[in-house]
Amino acid sequence: MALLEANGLTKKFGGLVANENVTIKIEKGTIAAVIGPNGAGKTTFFNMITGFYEPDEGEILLNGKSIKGLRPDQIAERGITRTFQNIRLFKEMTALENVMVGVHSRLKAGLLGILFNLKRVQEEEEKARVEAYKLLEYVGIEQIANEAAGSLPYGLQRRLEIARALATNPEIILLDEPAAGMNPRETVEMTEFIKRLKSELNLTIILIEHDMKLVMGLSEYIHVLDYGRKIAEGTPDEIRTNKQVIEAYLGKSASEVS
Ligand SMILES: Nc1ncnc2c1ncn2[C@@H]1O[C@H](COP(=O)(O)OP(=O)(O)OP(=O)(O)O)[C@@H](O)[C@H]1O
Repeated sequence: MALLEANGLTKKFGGLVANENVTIKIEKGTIAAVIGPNGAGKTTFFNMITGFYEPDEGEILLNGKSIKGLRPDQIAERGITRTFQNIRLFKEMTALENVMVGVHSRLKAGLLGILFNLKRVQEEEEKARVEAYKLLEYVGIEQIANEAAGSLPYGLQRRLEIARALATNPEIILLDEPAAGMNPRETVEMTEFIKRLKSELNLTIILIEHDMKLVMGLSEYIHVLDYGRKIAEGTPDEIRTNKQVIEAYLGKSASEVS
């Protein structure tokens, strides 16, 4: 049984079919990519898996159990977390505080406890602080722990977002364009870092990425969307030479000419 199964997912926005009957299976412990031209439906797919959109049709199974219709926080509790194409950090808060938010989401005290400043809450706060700092160390940005998230360079913000996602102790992490806006050196570092997430933390990783060098070098399996439909899946070598994929990226005339 696959760890995550999306079966026949369809999502429409008015007359626009953003995902049409998309079936994608993800095996545990793998790095998979979802690729496709702009507007192909990749982020919509992520939004359905993580509970930000409810599919119009289809089913989503995690370890064989349906997670369709759950809220994003409930899905995070079950072990699926994500980062966003447009980074979503609390920009005024420090890097450390941003990660603490992630840690708190799985600790018990809750908002009421925080408001009434109970002793247990203070202990929990300290625990969250220590854990958050360790996560910053893990992603290699502990030196900016006390800087406002919004003031950080792009590459560091992306790492910070991953640290916050890791704070929920996930089994699966969905990375929406993790190397967007990065220079070549940062992209190589991000590639190595994603490999570490798999090998050291035993995570299953699904990424959306336009940087083909990163996709081909990192993914074990690739799913290709075009106009909301899945047009291909396979290993990087299979995808690289797939005629339909080449056409989707270059346009029909390009492959007809070659
Ligand atoms: N909330 C929404 N309301 C209306 N249309 C939407 C919404 N979200 C996505 N769409 C549309 O659905 C289609 C798929 O968008 P989506 O963002 O999933 O594509 P994508 O493959 O992630 O694109 P990109 O690579 O450019 O980020 C697009 O035509 C987009 O405009």
